[in-house]
Amino acid sequence: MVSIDIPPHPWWKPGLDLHRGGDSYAHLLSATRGLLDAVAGVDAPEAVLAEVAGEVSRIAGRLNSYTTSDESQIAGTRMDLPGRGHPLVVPYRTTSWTSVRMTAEVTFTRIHLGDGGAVHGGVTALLFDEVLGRFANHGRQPARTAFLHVNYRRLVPLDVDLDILTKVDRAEGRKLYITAELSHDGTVLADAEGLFVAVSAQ
Ligand SMILES: CCCCCCCCCCCC(=O)SCCNC(=O)CCNC(=O)[C@H](O)C(C)(C)COP(=O)(O)OP(=O)(O)OC[C@H]1O[C@@H](n2cnc3c(N)ncnc32)[C@H](O)[C@@H]1OP(=O)(O)O
Repeated sequence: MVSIDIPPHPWWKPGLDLHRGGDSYAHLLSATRGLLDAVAGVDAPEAVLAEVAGEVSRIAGRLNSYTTSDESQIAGTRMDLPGRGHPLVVPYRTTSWTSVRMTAEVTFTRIHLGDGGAVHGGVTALLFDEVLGRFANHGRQPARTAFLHVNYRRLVPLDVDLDILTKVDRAEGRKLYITAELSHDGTVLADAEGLFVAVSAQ
């Protein structure tokens, strides 16, 4: 994993431990992503599915007894893990960061499949909102997505390492326009433009 210096998010409380859960949380997240891929691709006998469903429910119940407030949860704050360590976020890996340019890598897996062997378009939009939104926030005033325009240029494949390039296009007062490209071997598969409007810190 590449270690880079990313500025703090403006809503983070001072002293927030960004390594809560340690390696154990990283393993839990990785295992959970593996489970989602397995469920997305499964065609097993009903008896097997029933048995696994029981096991998964038991495990969820065990974790539910430790549910905390959204300010205290680990998910989304582990910047050292793919996708900020959040199980819903596509597991991209940030590889470089300046105030105007960010690069990252991403590999989509079975859970992200839409149809025809390609990534679901909503998942691509989720990736762009996350990557642009994260870039719009860290080291700047807090900002929210006002719009996100996605161009789907080519089918996006699974199980292939893809590149993400994100840049600040322009700033106009509270408005920050950011663009991003998702590409494979230099071919742009999808690109996006987002408007992020700065708001007061909460
Ligand atoms: C641990 C944590 C890690 C954190 C890491 C985080 C990474 C993930 C981040 C994900 C980011 C998100 O998904 S955020 C969630 C999705 N977004 C939302 O829910 C936002 C909901 N909408 C809003 O809250 C609001 O509409 C705002 C904040 C966007 C804007 O409201 P406002 O502040 O009152 O501003 P307003 O006066 O309306 O507009 C200001 C200027 O922007 C323009 N403007 C506003 N909306 C638009 C628009 N859709 N299209 C064009 N222009 C627009 C206006 O014309 C105006 O231009 P002018 O007259 O000044 O020229």
